[in-house]
Amino acid sequence: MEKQGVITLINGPVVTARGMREFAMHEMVYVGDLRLMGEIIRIDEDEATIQVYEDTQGLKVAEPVFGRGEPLSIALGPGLLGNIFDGVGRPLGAVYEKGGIFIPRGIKVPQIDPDKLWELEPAVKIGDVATPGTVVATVKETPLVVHKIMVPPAVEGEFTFVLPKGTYKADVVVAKVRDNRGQEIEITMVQRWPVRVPRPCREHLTPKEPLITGQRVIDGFFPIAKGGVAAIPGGFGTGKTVTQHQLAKWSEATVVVYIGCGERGNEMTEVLEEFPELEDPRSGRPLMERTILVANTSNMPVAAREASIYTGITLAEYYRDMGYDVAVMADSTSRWAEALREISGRMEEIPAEEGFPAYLPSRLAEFYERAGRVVTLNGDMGSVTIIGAVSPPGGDFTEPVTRHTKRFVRCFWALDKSLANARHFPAINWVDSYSEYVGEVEDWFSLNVDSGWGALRNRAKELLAEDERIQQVVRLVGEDVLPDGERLITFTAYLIKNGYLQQGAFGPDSYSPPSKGFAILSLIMYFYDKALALVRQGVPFSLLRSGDVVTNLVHLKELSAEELEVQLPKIRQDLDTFLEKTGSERLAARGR
Ligand SMILES: Nc1ncnc2c1ncn2[C@@H]1O[C@H](COP(=O)(O)OP(=O)(O)OP(=O)(O)O)[C@@H](O)[C@H]1O
Repeated sequence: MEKQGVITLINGPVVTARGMREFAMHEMVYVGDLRLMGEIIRIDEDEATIQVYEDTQGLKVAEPVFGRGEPLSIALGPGLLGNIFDGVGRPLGAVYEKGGIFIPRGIKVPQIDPDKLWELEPAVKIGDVATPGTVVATVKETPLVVHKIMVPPAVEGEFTFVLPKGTYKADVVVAKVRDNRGQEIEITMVQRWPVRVPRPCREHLTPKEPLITGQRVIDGFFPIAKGGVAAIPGGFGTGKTVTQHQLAKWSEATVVVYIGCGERGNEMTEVLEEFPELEDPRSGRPLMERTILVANTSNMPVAAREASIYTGITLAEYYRDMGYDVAVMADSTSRWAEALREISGRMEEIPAEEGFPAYLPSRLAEFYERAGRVVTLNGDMGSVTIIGAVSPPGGDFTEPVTRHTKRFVRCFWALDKSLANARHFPAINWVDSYSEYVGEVEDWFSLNVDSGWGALRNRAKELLAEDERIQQVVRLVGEDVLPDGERLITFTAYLIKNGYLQQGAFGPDSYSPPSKGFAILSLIMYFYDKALALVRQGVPFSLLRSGDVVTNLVHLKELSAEELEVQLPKIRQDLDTFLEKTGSERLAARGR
């Protein structure tokens, strides 16, 4: 008989039930006559506390609670890409078809479309050894991604049956494995996985390769490695969402999982409307063919928001296990932390800083720790990179979510209100931001872009720091008193800020390959070195900055990478000619 408890208290999304002795911590349950989805989050002898993933209005004391015998889990198989799920993994398209525009409570829809047909290509034969992660067969999930049907983590043995090539539905038995106890285990295209448990891998590797994002300030100044973790904190309207979209569009990941977590409904609508329209820049195909959206807006039940990041990261790990590089964007982890706070408050737990539960840091750590570059169970290489947006109230980076996030991420792209107000986008502050991956990815840049990549980056950053110091003086006494050497620094810093770091998301400069960024920055620094030599010889800086070829350095970014490559020798030559001519005329005039 189905095990059953009874509701004794309802407090918003948190429900208490009795008669729960046989239930397990984190077990999924159906709550009430409507069979709402819930999860046990505390168990104390006979009494359990349940967070309910659906609206509890109308739920009554004394209604039953049924067990499902498994923790919060999702189905993993072909058909995930291009789909939009809610926080607990229900596909919103199928929910809409079955229940209409508002998600009806208690609705049950399969995560993986049971009727869709897939072209299956077997990859093993009878008698082959089956170990966790062995690729049994493949299906072309979308024109961009081959989906690998893998032996689930706990299964090991020998294949006794393999389905021949053909067109099948997802629930067909693709293969059978006889384990060492002689038991036969059926493998279908779908496997289930508990979302709060990280999927296993063979080995964690040091991240070494950058995840190219096409954003100069990131790739050039604060790079993230494949398998790395980054946070984008920023106050209201500083560009968190646009930056996340840019990363989803342009970053060199095979699969992107975008978790819209607790943002306002209209913002998520923008994502839902915009993403299906977007084109994958590399293939020209719809971006959705390599994207999964997890949408849990602020008007959807708060407990499902808490679950949404685990759903998202599990989806990402599953594609990592196929040997792909996966990027996870979570927007915003602050709204997720607020969900945690609300549930904790309703459970009457003792609050810590600003009402957040004391376990906020450990939950944040658990999430970010699921990133990484790994050797998968079948010996392939895959990675999950996590980029979490943080929205600190009032842009205050000392509040708990930002502060604790900072402990667990290695890249911090601090968005700056004053840069955003000045329409300098991306508004990533070059003084407060950092990347701890610079050392690890430098070899890659040296090999694939230019051996001078690291030195150039450091010099440009030093120059900006020097400019920062000079600006403080300027604020006190004005620009007029600056010696020419310092004027040259502030002018070069202006070129770096406006001609290199600034990059519009909505124009042709939206994606900038590392080679383009390197070319721009090296030309700017080339100008600086030449001009500095002349200034030291007494050539007035005002003459040096007057040439068109100098002022045009700020517009180099408007050229495409290919145009820039073609025009670079000519620009450099024009720059040389102008500087040499200006210098020699001036020095000759002084000598007369
Ligand atoms: N890289 C960019 N290029 C051009 N414009 C940008 C860029 N980044 C941000 N913007 C501008 O800033 C506006 C606000 O950005 P966005 O909505 O991403 O901010 P947000 O931090 O997510 O805001 P909220 O706090 O409301 O979630 C955008 O509508 C856009 O006009």
